[in-house]
Amino acid sequence: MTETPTKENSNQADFVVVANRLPVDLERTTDGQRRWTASPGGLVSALEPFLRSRKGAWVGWPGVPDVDVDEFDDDGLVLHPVSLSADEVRDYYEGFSNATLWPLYHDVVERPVFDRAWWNSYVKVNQRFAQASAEVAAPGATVWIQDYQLQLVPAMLRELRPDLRIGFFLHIPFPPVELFMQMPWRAAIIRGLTGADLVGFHRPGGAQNFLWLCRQLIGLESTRGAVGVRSRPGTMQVGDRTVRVGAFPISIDAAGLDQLSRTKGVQERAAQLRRDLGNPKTVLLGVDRLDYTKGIDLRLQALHELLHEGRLQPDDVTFVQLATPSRERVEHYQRMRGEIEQMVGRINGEFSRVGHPVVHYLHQSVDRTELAAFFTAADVMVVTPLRDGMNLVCKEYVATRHDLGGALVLSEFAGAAAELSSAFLVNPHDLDGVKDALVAAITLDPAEGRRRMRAMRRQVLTHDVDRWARSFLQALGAEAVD
Ligand SMILES: O=P(O)(O)OC[C@H]1O[C@H](O[C@H]2O[C@H](CO)[C@@H](O)[C@H](O)[C@H]2O)[C@H](O)[C@@H](O)[C@@H]1O
Ligand SMILES: O=c1ccn([C@@H]2O[C@H](COP(=O)(O)OP(=O)(O)O)[C@@H](O)[C@H]2O)c(=O)[nH]1
Repeated sequence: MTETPTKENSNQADFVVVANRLPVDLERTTDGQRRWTASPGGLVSALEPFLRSRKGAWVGWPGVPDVDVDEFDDDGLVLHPVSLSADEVRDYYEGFSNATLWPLYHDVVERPVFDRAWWNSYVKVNQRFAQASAEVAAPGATVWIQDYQLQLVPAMLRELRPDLRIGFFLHIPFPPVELFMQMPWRAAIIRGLTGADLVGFHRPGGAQNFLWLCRQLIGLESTRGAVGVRSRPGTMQVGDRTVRVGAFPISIDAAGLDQLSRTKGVQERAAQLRRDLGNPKTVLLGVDRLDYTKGIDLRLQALHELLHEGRLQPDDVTFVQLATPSRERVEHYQRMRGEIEQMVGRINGEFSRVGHPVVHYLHQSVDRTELAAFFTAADVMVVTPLRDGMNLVCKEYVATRHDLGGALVLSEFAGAAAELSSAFLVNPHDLDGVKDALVAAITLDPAEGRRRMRAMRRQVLTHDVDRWARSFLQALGAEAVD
């Protein structure tokens, strides 16, 4: 029998989040100084405000190779950096996480690379995260492991610390079983995940795929009934433990964003942005990490054809694309960036006038307040991923539109589509459908637009990130049911 450990040091925490990245990235400035900046992506935007309100600990990588940073307190949140060497960043992060798992889990829209050295690095780094988490967690603590980079950590951590309550949540889609079966290390990944007490996905389909794989690959007897949203989790017996498997769609700090968007500062900045864009009739907006799953190329192609066909007039529309730099050393990303920038150049070359580019392309990241101003300024938000776990950006857009203005064009293949059925839903592979939806959104009758936006706001404001986290932690047994 294993003994329950006693608290070794006062810095051990009762609630620990473990994610590939810390919520802040270490940056080396050109003058050799270091500074911390906000980390990119939806995982951090969603979890950071939640965890800050709980005074927990966060275990993660500081975002640059070969730095050893001591644990530190960031405004009440204790951060425990896990160091990665340059080779590990190449093999574990850029390689196995982002050139194997990422494309495999996103419908193989790019071909996944299966490389044994990358897998070995993934195993080694997952072991390091498990070790760090075991040191940080207080006896009997709840440890919540996040995302595809750390799928082996649940079983590794359970081995080190059987006293812990362990949850795992996958932020990206869990693929159809036929695709998952391509993975050479498929059984090891499934075994790694079953180390958790609760394995969570955005959508019931992901949970069901996982339950099937547990039966087929490692012979577990799992339930076969339909998994519900925040209800009817699947279960299976792993030794003497019952593992639960459920669907918990993530969300945003909707009330906070709603409040922010009502401030004078954001309203004035939004008006300024429209003036700076030359007061066009219609502002279209895209906001994404520069990732091939996001379908940025498709929306540019749709715009190009609509301008060509004369269905849109270059003097009437301005398209703003904010593209946050992402995974810049991975080949798929480098190729896609080149293609997108070529398309932007082509559209502007053919349709812009001096001082009035049709497409404004910003390869930059902006902060939350500036983003709220962009959302407020946009008549049509264009979100066209080929596949996306959730997509928080579309929910953020809805949360800022307290004026009930604006329209959302949204891919059916974003997790958010299941909740935002009043958007203009499109199949991003059907270019004519995307073009028609863009025109419909641009020419939308205002009363119909308000009806759609009201319905979407009701959903987003009542299903916020706090509800997501509470429903997951309640299912894990780490929080009382309200
Ligand atoms: O850490 P990076 O490699 O720079 O990537 C940023 C994050 O991208 C992914 O975000 C996902 O999580 C969102 C919140 O659940 C979800 O809305 C979105 O659909 C996903 O793509 C990734 O899953 C994170 O681990 C990364 O940190
Ligand atoms: O310039 C930017 C662009 C995006 N975001 C944030 O990045 C997150 C993107 O999350 P999403 O789920 O849409 O996609 P992911 O990048 O995680 O795949 C959202 O919270 C955005 O508000 C940001 O802070 N600044």
